[in-house]
Amino acid sequence: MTISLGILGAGGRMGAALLAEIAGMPGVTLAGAIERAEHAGIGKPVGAAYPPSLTLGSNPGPLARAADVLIDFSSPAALEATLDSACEGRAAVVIGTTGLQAEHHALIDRAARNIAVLQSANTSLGVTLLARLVAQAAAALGEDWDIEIAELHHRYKLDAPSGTALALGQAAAEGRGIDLAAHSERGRDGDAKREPGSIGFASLRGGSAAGDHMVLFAGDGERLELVHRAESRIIFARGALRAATWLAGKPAGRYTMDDVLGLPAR
Ligand SMILES: NC(=O)C1=CN([C@@H]2O[C@H](COP(=O)(O)OP(=O)(O)OC[C@H]3O[C@@H](n4cnc5c(N)ncnc54)[C@H](OP(=O)(O)O)[C@@H]3O)[C@@H](O)[C@H]2O)C=CC1
Ligand SMILES: O=C(O)C1=N[C@H](C(=O)O)C[C@H](O)C1
Repeated sequence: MTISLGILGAGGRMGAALLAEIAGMPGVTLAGAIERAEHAGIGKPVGAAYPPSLTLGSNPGPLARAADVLIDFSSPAALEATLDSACEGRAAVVIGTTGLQAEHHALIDRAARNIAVLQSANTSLGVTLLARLVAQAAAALGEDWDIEIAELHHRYKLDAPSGTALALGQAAAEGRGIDLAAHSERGRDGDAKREPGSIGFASLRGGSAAGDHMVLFAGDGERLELVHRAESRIIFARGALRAATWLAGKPAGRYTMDDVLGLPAR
């Protein structure tokens, strides 16, 4: 069976990585690719690896009707229209976009009553495993071990902390049995003594870094550092494509990368 894919945010960095990967991938075909209506590439061919008739569009409605699975690496502002189109067109959706707020997660939960949706702030296999290790370490180490999460990304990244850093914070909070929102310390500056039991976040931005994450467990006299470094975006693209092929044909519901990898619930 061939699975047809629709790419949202196709003109971006992840869009380019996905289009490059799909071109040589067996078992999948490109149904279409879209961008913001104002994008300079609208109406032009998607890429040299595809037929010239396959041009960049801007309307998620027809794309959702043509594709089995939509893959979204665009912007939180686009999410509502994407999910509405997916529900109407009966397409499953992989959401990699970060910077999502509570209202976006509510939209995802609502759509997941009708279609299969997988949302992941980091589709790499390494980070999926890292989150489990973080939860385990947070559960095993006592509350006198301070937890700090640092991330490094390229100079163009829009959101901070990264979606991955927040997901790793969530894994640490779950492991420790605390509420992340009530225990987060973000963007320290000036009079900012560490609150005992908090989870701290620090964001670095610069150059072309594809995305590094470190979770530091700092105890008295020893430190444990769990680190993931992305060497290129291809790992996110491959993970998202693995997720998309896994998601095709699944019943309505909200899924995670853990489900794709067949990992038991944390
Ligand atoms: N889950 C994961 O593993 C990963 C997640 N990400 C996340 O994916 C997102 C995209 O990252 P990246 O590719 O680096 O960012 P880019 O800015 O390079 O690409 C995003 C693209 O989406 C476009 N876009 C904006 N609004 C819409 C819309 N309404 N419909 C269609 N396209 C739209 C943007 O257009 P314009 O520039 O004109 O606004 C841009 O071309 C970010 O949120 C990032 O954090 C990134 C890597 C891995
Ligand atoms: O914007 C990026 O580049 C990345 N974003 C994701 C995030 O916010 O965690 C994943 C990855 O780190 C790259």
